[in-house]
Amino acid sequence: MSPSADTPSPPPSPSHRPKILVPEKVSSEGLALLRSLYEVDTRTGLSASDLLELIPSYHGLIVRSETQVTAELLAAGRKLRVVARAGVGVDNINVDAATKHGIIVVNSPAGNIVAAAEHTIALLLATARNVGRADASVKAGKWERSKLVGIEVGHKTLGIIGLGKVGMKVARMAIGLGMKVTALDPYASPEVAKGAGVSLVSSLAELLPTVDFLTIHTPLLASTLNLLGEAELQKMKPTSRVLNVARGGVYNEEALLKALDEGWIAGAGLDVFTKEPLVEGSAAAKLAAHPKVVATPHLGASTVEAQENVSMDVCTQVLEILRGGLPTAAVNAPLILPEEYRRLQPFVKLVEKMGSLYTQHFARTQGGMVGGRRFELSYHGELAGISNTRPLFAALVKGLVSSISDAGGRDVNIVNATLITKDRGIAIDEKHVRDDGGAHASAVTLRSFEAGAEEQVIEGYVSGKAIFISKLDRFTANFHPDGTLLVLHNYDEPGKIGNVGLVVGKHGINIRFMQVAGLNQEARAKAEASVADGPVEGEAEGAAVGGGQQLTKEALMILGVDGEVTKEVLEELGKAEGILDVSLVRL
Ligand SMILES: NC(=O)C1=CN([C@@H]2O[C@H](COP(=O)(O)OP(=O)(O)OC[C@H]3O[C@@H](n4cnc5c(N)ncnc54)[C@H](O)[C@@H]3O)[C@@H](O)[C@H]2O)C=CC1
Ligand SMILES: O=C(O)C(=O)COP(=O)(O)O
Repeated sequence: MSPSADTPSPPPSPSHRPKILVPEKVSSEGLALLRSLYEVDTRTGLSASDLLELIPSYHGLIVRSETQVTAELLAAGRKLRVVARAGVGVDNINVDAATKHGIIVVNSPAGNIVAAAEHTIALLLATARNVGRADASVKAGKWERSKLVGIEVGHKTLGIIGLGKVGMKVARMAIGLGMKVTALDPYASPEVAKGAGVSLVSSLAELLPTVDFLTIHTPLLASTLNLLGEAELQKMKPTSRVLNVARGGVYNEEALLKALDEGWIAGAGLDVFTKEPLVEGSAAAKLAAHPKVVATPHLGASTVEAQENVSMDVCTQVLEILRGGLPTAAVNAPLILPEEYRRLQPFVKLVEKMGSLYTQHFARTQGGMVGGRRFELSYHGELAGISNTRPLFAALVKGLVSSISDAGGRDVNIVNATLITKDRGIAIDEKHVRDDGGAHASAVTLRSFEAGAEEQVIEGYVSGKAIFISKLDRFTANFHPDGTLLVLHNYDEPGKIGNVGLVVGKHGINIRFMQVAGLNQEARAKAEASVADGPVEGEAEGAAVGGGQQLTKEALMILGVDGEVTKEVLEELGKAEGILDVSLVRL
């Protein structure tokens, strides 16, 4: 007899129970929840090849930061339905590969943030007061008081890069210690920061020379890897100290070693390294052994309380997913539901790319912030007739935050997009413009406004299934927003293209396509009018006329490139004659 609808199905027999593999130390509270329904195998100390061999028989995998969940492992996990990260950072999980195989990735976005913030404060005080060295010295039978004089943190300035969940907690704790806090985070809400007593700055150049302590709380992303290198560390005070409870690699480890050896900075408190555990002879190992460094072995989340929180958070989600329910913190939830897919998919892709282009182009070149900004997303032509634009709204939010969020924006979905905008103080107005869409059946315009500044515009359209950008700032363009792009704002004069070609060629970068986008009609008319009006009062005549003529010749050079575009390449391009600014955009 088959069970009736209201009779709960009996628990599966032990041999048929779904299996969950836990290759790291995860707190027993959450695992106990799972054990009633599933077979839970805790097996620490597995090598990558052991894991690869075991994974085919498992339905769930629960990890922390040590297990590398690679594309190969996910492909081998034929029965895998969920990978749970008992913590925040998912940089050890190939989320794209998981999505491709239909495997849900979940994490615990807030379970260990108090622990991480408190550990940051522990390292702050330990570096200020030489706690590590003093302890070692006493244990060695010495009594070295005069050698170990420290500094106070009260009234000193703490710089925070990344004012997210951990960063904000650190800020509040530091203010409690009597510190002044300055932060850099293009996505932070200026109002929330102000409310917490934190002043926001908009560039590293502004932040670095002013701080006595610097702490980083960004995820490890392409945009934050090597964020602090030699040039940046040289801008700091020689008495300053740096902290890292985020991820190894945000500070370039070789540069940090040099900064400590050559006295550009006075000390460091490090919890995380590029390769963990440390590899003998590596820069990370030299840093950990350095007398000016207090080092801990990735202990930020290692408190009893945090481990109970993250374990409960992720095990509850694994339980739900394996019995067909929904997770509360999916890192790769859908942006678009299957029934809307065919109609909206190209536009979802277009709007997401427009958001990402906005962040990477405008926020970088025009020193803009994204947090606290007002955007207008307008739909033209046939698209204006669509009433459910939630996927497009979510796609914009995803694009705007993709280069700064932990999961590269994959954690933004149609359910949480509005909440994310609220957290970041971002306002998005949607407008349905019932025009003919211009030259295209449907088009989308993204505008951003800020009092007293020029509005920033990106326009795009879809042709068949292909997506195009037709306007970027004041320039008319026509390119696929795809891959790595270099956007160079320049004076459109002979020789520019050759110079740029030489620089990229020298660095082994291949140019896939190149396009010169000229001023659009409105911008050209404005520039011509300013030339015709002659010099502005008080300006030297020659300079003003020359400047005006230059203005009408402004252009954007857009290069689609393959190969690694380093900071040095960007600096070299920025210095090339006639180049006004350069942005690197990865779409
Ligand atoms: N050592 C440890 O045991 C732990 C480390 N972590 C690390 O801390 C990181 C931060 O965690 P949460 O605060 O929860 O994440 P979050 O997502 O709440 O905050 C990250 C912040 O970084 C900002 N950001 C991104 N790119 C930036 C850039 N280029 N410049 C300035 N700001 C930028 C974002 O706008 C965001 O506000 C995690 O990604 C994880 O890697 C977290 C917990 C424990
Ligand atoms: O949650 C995070 O991002 C962490 O870095 C904590 O890592 P762990 O779980 O202690 O290996």
